[in-house]
Order: sequence, then structure tokens, then C-alpha cells
Amino acid sequence: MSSSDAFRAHPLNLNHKVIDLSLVKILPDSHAWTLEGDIFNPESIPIINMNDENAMELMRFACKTWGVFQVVNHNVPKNLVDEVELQGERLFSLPMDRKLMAERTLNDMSGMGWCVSLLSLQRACGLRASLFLDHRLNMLSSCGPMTTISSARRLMGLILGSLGVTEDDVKWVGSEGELEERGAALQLNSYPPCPDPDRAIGMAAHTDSTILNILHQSNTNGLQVFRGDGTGWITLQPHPGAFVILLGDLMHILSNGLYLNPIHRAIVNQTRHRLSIVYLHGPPPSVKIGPLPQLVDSNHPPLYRPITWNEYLGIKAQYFDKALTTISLRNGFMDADDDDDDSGKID
Ligand SMILES: C=C1C[C@]23C[C@@]1(O)CC[C@H]2[C@@]12CCC[C@@](C)(C(=O)O1)[C@H]2[C@@H]3C(=O)O
Ligand SMILES: O=C(O)CCC(=O)C(=O)O
Ligand SMILES: [Fe+2]
Repeated sequence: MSSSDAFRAHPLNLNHKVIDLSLVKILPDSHAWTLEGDIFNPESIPIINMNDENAMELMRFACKTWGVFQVVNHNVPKNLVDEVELQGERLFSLPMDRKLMAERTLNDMSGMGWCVSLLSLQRACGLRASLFLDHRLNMLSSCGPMTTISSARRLMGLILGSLGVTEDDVKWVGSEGELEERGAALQLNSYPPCPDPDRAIGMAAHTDSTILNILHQSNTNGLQVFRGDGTGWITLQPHPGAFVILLGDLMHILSNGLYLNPIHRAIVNQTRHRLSIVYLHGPPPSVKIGPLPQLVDSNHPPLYRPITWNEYLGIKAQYFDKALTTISLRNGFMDADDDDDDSGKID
């Protein structure tokens, strides 16, 4: 099964309302939202230099404490990011009838989507347009995918190393193959300025189902991460040249609950348009992902049953924030690392 088959097999709710976001002068009721929780702005989410000799230890701390960090010296050339950003701006600013020609459908997940509800029960839509590209992500830039994949692999090597595991222990990490066989996709999100930003959401709170997502935000902030120790929502300030690394549910499973899969969301603002580029890094869709054997022993029994990404996407589409609980091997959801005091798990 290819990644596009897997995405297609578990579509999100596409029953959305298409509106031309460039024409929004008054927030439509279909997009009215109540923003819950206080917002804080500490500087503490780490920025890690991938060439730092201590990068692995810094990542271990960041992954256990936050499940999110930023990286610099990632080897993805600035001109590639600029090019993808430019192409994104160009595509999102096309007239609506042209964009509708590339609308995402149930048969083809690649394409434009508007306000795709993260959960079918959600009462209102996110104020955004998204362009999702499966293995055809090389349509935006011919050299882009391979450069990003090799940086993602380097990052995976460091994160696995931080868990005491090598790439050789996890065969699929290094597997070469066509883009189509990889769990790789790209999503561009375009958030328009909003006349009433306190009553709208760009992308509702969620965790990602991937191994990890690599996110680039233009110089406009909007990404917020939830910290469950009473802190609330934390705004991640864009750092020039950096990528935000968000660990997904599959990394939480691989690490047997040691690494966090942070709840995050994107808010909108009154004056500025915002574009984010998200590279989704999943495993090949048919490979079983379970807690790494090196992290399981009698004191740390496996928390989750092994599952393919394909199967997990189906569970996520149905159960959303309860998806992990449905594959939990424990009654009641417990912290895998209660004996370790620098862990800040939020489940
Ligand atoms: C491969 C996928 C992951 C995703 C669902 C999808 O089929 C395509 C879009 C992805 C996305 C992006 C926004 C947040 C999210 C939770 C969502 O609803 O759609 C993620 C999904 C995910 O990571 O589970
Ligand atoms: O646009 C953002 O900053 C968040 C995007 C995101 O979380 C996603 O695409 O999964
Ligand atoms: Fe996300």
C-alpha cells in the first residue's frame, strides 16, 4: 500500500463550507469559535543546533519535556524554503474558480481544502485553506522532497540516538524507495487576516498522527502548544531560519510513552496573512509501529499495541483525541515515565 492509498482510505471530514477567505470582512457564523485557555509566552521551548555535539541530549530533554522544539543548521537550503513559500503564496492567491479546479476530493487527497473540520462533530470550521500534497509533493520544487527527507532522516537518527537506539535497529527508517512508498506528505496552510481573531481558530487543537512533523512558519506567529501543567497555551515565536519539530502520536508510541506528542493549534490575527509549510514524516504506511523493544522491560511494559500508520489513520479519523487510548494496553492511561522527574506529560 502506498502513502496516497493510505491517506485516501481514511479521509478527514471533507463536508466543509468553501468560502473565499480573501473576501472575509465579517467573521461568518460557520467559523465562529470560542478560544479556550490562557496564553503564555515563555522563551523556554528549546532551539537546538543540529550540529551541536550535545544535540542528542538536548533533544532527549526537549522531547520528554515538551514534545516540540526548533532546529537550526538543518541543511535545508533557505532558497528551497523561500521557493516553496513563494509557490504557496502564488497558489493560494489564485482566483477561487482556479483553486476549485484543484479541490481535494475523496478520491484524491492531494489538492486544496477549505476549513476541513478536524473532527466531524466540531461545530465550526478553522479559518484557513490548505494545500495537501502526497508523493506528488515534488510538484512544488523538484529537489525539495529529497533534501527534506534526508534532513528528516538525520533528525530521526538524532532522536532515535537520544532514545539509545540506532537506525540499524529500526530498519524502515533508512529504507530507500520511491516517494510514493514513503509516508511523506506536505501540507501548506494559509491563514487569512481575521476581523475578529478572538472568535476564530485557524486550526483547532490536535496532535499529529505522524512520527514527526517539520513545520516552517513565516514571520507571523500563530502556532501554539498546550502545556498541561497548568501553564496553558504557549506561543511559539518564529525563529529566523528554524524549523519547528512537533512529535506525533507514532513517536509517542515508539518511545513507549516517554516522548510527548504535544497538543497544538494555530490561531489567526487581525492584520497579517500567515503561511505555514508542514512536512509530514510518517513511516511506510504498512510497517507495524510499536514500542521499541529496547525501551520495554518488566518495569516499563509496552503501553500500546503495534499498529500500522494506515490502521492508525483510520482510528484517528474515527476517535480523534481518543485514538491512542483505543490502542492502549493499560487500563487507564498512565505516564510511562512517572519515576523520571523531568518529564512533563500532558495526557
Ligand atoms: C496524513 C494525514 C495526517 C492528517 C490527516 C491526513 O490524512 C491528512 C492531513 C493531516 C492533518 C493536518 C491537520 C491536523 C490533522 C490532525 C488533521 O486533521 O489533518 C492532521 C492529520 C493527522 O496528523 O492525524
Ligand atoms: O499552521 C500551523 O502553525 C500549524 C499546522 C499544523 O499543526 C498541522 O498542519 O498539523
Ligand atoms: Fe499539527
